[in-house]
Formats: sequence, structure tokens, C-alpha cells
Amino acid sequence: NISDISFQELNILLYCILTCLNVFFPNLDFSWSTELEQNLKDVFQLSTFRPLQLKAINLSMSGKDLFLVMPTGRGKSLCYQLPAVCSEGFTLVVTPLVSLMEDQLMYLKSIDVEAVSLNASSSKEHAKMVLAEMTDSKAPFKLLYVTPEKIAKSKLLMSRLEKAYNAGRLSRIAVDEVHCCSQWGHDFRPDYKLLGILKRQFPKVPLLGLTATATGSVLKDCQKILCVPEPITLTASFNRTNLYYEVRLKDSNSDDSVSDISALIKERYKDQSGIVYVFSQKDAETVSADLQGKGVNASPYHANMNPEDKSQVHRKWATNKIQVVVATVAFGMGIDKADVRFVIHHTISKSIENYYQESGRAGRDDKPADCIVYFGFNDIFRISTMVVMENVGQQKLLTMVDYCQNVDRCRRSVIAVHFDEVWDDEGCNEMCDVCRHDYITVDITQHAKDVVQIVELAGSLDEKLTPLKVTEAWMGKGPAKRRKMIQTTTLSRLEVEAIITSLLLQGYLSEDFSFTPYTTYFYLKLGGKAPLLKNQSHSITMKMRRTGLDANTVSTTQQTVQESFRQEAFGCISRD
Ligand SMILES: Nc1ncnc2c1ncn2[C@H]1C[C@H](O)[C@@H](COP(=O)(O)OP(=O)(O)OP(=O)(O)O)O1
Ligand SMILES: [Mg+2]
Ligand SMILES: [Zn+2]
Repeated sequence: NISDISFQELNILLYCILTCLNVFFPNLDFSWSTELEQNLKDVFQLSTFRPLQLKAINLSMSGKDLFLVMPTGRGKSLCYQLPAVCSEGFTLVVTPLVSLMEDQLMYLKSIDVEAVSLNASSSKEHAKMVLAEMTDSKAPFKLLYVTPEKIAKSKLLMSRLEKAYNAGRLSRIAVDEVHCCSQWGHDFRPDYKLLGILKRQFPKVPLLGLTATATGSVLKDCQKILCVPEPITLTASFNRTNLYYEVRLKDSNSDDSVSDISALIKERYKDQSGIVYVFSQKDAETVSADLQGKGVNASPYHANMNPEDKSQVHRKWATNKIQVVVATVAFGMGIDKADVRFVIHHTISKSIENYYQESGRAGRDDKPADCIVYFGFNDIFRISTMVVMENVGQQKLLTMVDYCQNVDRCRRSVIAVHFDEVWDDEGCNEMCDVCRHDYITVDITQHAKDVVQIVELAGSLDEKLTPLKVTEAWMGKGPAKRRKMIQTTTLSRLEVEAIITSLLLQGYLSEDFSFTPYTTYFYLKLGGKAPLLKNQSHSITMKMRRTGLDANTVSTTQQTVQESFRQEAFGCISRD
């Protein structure tokens, strides 16, 4: 009943309506709008906001708790840096890596925004000064960067924050890479679990959690851990329309992927900047040396290098003195180079989330860039034994394998599913290899029966077969006794691998791990769907690329696969 509403309540209601209007129609003015615009131009030297930035900033400025999910390189930092400049007091920024912190401090210094940091390598004098200035109303700094460890371990810091809070000087809390809170995220950091203390101690300070990769359930988890009662979640679209996605097959017999990569770099990406991601530190060294041997200006980068060497490689690459960094995932967070024209994965990533983030280092300047992954059969099992102990590690790996193997759907739509988005194939605009080519559907039922029989036979003999052993057995390379009992194939190695991978993904085969104190072995066993093959009418199909469509982009290995698939004259070949 309207007459029951007091004048004050009416005022609040009006204020809420206006706030909502302002948020959804950001051109309407807030009291801070002019100052924002001015600082965006004068301090940050940017002309316009990118999608969602203004909305996020307005929400945070009006005191709301917010989770901002925005792809890498889209400009999440501005969403707390600009409000920090436009607010009284300072913004506390929690960052997982000291290197990220240093990059930001360097950047802020270059635009004359005062910022300080506290981390394990801060000197005593520096820490003392920062702690004293936190409660000083004349203190100049607008942002205070800390590692989560500091919040968890430094009582002194917490008590100074408390004082600053009471004095109204703690204007905002930003938790960068907020997915690190959750064990379900891909970069869980135990100290992030303790950050709930911030919202419990400082309930009136708006908190802004930022991440590039978080699913709905990860965010729910983060919300609980950070004790944020009702955050608003803003999610920017993950569709990076300027990135071209492509998968190339990697031959397990002869690893000529490095030759392929060097040819690409020297021709298609001549004089352009890029990254080649590899599986291990050893691979970083060898692939880098191989590329150098082929005349590519490349350098390795991995966690085991000393810090000076790492930052030297980073610096030289950032200033285009090195064309390509051959890196493990250690070269990741905080790599912010605008003109990266290619990100090539020499080995698949361990999940789609990882792949999206790593490949997302390309094309930050919104100009076209390529993301190419080399997909090798053996790599699946190399990574599999590594992630087997991780929470849902296996499942995540299979989604990456599915991304590479499946040519049923646009590559982007496979990525979209992971971010709970829907991008239709038209939205791709032929910016992935699947959308650029035609495919044929081949019937692989008989092949599936042959493979299943091999695995079944091994089982009955109490023998365990690695994927390599299954491949070889089917190709007729096993012991003569077994050869007599099974149906071998004349398909090529790559075709055999493609079919076994497909059977694994479709559940006709499944993984069987065996652990020793020193290593983990990966074997194949029958999957839940294997019994269906006993049914006469059951059939399995697989999509393959059609030949001769675009000789420039279809690699030779892929062509041979299709050629012999056709020669084999499968039961049914239908065109799509
Ligand atoms: N409105 C804008 N207009 C032009 N450039 C912008 C704008 N906002 C940000 N940028 C630039 C600044 C940086 O060089 C670059 C990336 O911003 P940054 O905040 O580091 O990304 P991010 O935090 O979303 O990515 P990551 O997930 O990798 O940390 O974008
Ligand atoms: Mg960032
Ligand atoms: Zn596509």
C-alpha cells in the first residue's frame, strides 16, 4: 500500500530506480560520471570504454559487490584502477603473482598514478612506510597491491586495514584472478581460501572479483569463500571474433610438427610476434633449439629458469627483439602484448579453459590473429597420466581432446559451451577450420568392432594394453599368435589413432590407470558402450574432412587420412 511508505522509503525507492536506469542506460549521468570520463582520457589516455567496462565501474562506484568475468586482455584492470583514481582513500588489490603486481605498478607509474605493493620480497622499511601511510589522510597512493599470502599471514596488515576502514580510507577491494579461490577453478591457490576475512571484517567496502575463466559453479564457490552475500555477476562474451581457430594433426611416427611450425613462422608470420606453447620444460628447450636451428628467432621460457633470464626473455619479446617465445604454461598470467599474431600449441592444453586462456594471448589489439593447436595421439596419454590425480582432470582433458578431434561443430561453439554461452556457427564467420571446410561422415562400426575385440582379447588373457600397443596390434605389429586371432587393418597410423581417440571419446573404450611409486601407466579397457556393438543394428560414425577443397590450408597429413578413408570404401559415405 503506497500510503504505508514513508518519505524516506520513497526516497530510497527512487534512488534505486535511478541507479538501475543509470546502470542499464550508462549514458545517464552519475555524480561521478564527469570525473570518470575525464580521468579515462587524461590519466589512462583511452578514448572509449570497452564493452561492460563502464557498467562494471558504475556498479562498483555505487557500492555493489561484483564479479566481473571478462576474457583475457579485455581490460578488467581498468574496472578497479579507474574507480580507485576517482575515489577517496585507496583500493586494496589482491593479486596472485608478484610479477603481475610489478607489471601493474610499472604501468601505473608510467601514467602517474600512485600505487604501492606489499609482498614477500618487500623490504622492511618499505613495508613500514606503506603500513604507516595506510591510515594517513594525506597519503598519496590510490592502490595497494598485496599477495593473498599477506592477507592470510600478516596480522599487522590486517590491523592497519581495520584502522583504514574505520577512518573511511578503504574505498574498494579488488580480488584479481578470483577463480584461484575455488578448487574447481584451474589455478587453485590455498591462500585465496582465506580471503573471506576481507568481507567479514570490512562488510561496507564493495568487493570486485575479476577473472577471465570461471564457470557458474566456480563463481558460486568463490562467492561462498569470499563471504560476499549477493554479488552481481557481469559476464562479457567470450567470443573473440578476431581469432582464427585451427587444429592440425601431429604424426606420432615422425614429429615433423616443428618443421611445420617453423615454416608457418617464416612464411605466414614473417616478422610477426607470437608464442609457441609446449608441454614440458624439456620440450621448451628442445623445440626452441630446433626452431633456432631452422632459422627462427626463438627463445625458451619455463618455470625452472632463473628469474633474470625469464624477465630478459619476456622483455626482449615484448620489445620485438625475440620473435617467438617457446614456453610452458609458466608464460601465462599477465602477459600483455597487444600485437601477438599467433599462438601455436605444439601440444594440446590440459583443458579447454587453459587453451582458451593461453590462446587468448593472441590478438589483444582486436586485429586478426591465429590460434593453432597440434593434436597428437600420444600427447593425450602424456597429459592424462599427469592430470590423473587432479580433481576432474581427466574429464577436462577429454573436453580438450574432443575440441581437437571433433569436426562436427564449429570450434568456437565447442569453446562457447564451456562458458555457458551460445555462439551459432554463423557467428564464426569462417574464423575456424571446421567452418572453412566440408566434411564427410564415415561409418566406423566395423573398425570399432575390430578394436574392441583386441582389447577384449587382451582382457581375457589378463594382459593390459597401452594405447600404443592397441594401435600396433590393430596394425598387425603384435605377436603372430595374436595376429591370427584378431582382425588387423591396413589403415594408416593417423587414421588408426583418430578412430581409437573417437572410440575413447564416445565411451566404447575407456581409460585404465595403473600406479607405481615412480610413474603412472595408461591402459585402454572396454568402455561402457562397448556391449552395444554386439547389437547388429548398432552403428558408429565419425566425421572427416573432405579432400582437395583448399590445398593451401589442408595439411598433407590430413589429406592422406581422407584419401585412404575413401579408398577403404566404408560402408556408408554421405556428404554433408
Ligand atoms: N577501454 C580500453 N580501450 C583500449 N584499450 C584498453 C581499454 N581498456 C583496457 N585496455 C587495454 C589495456 C591493456 O593493455 C589491455 C589489457 O588489459 P588488462 O586489464 O590487463 O586485461 P585483463 O586483466 O582483462 O586480462 P587478463 O585476464 O590477461 O589479466 O587492454
Ligand atoms: Mg588482469
Ligand atoms: Zn567456426
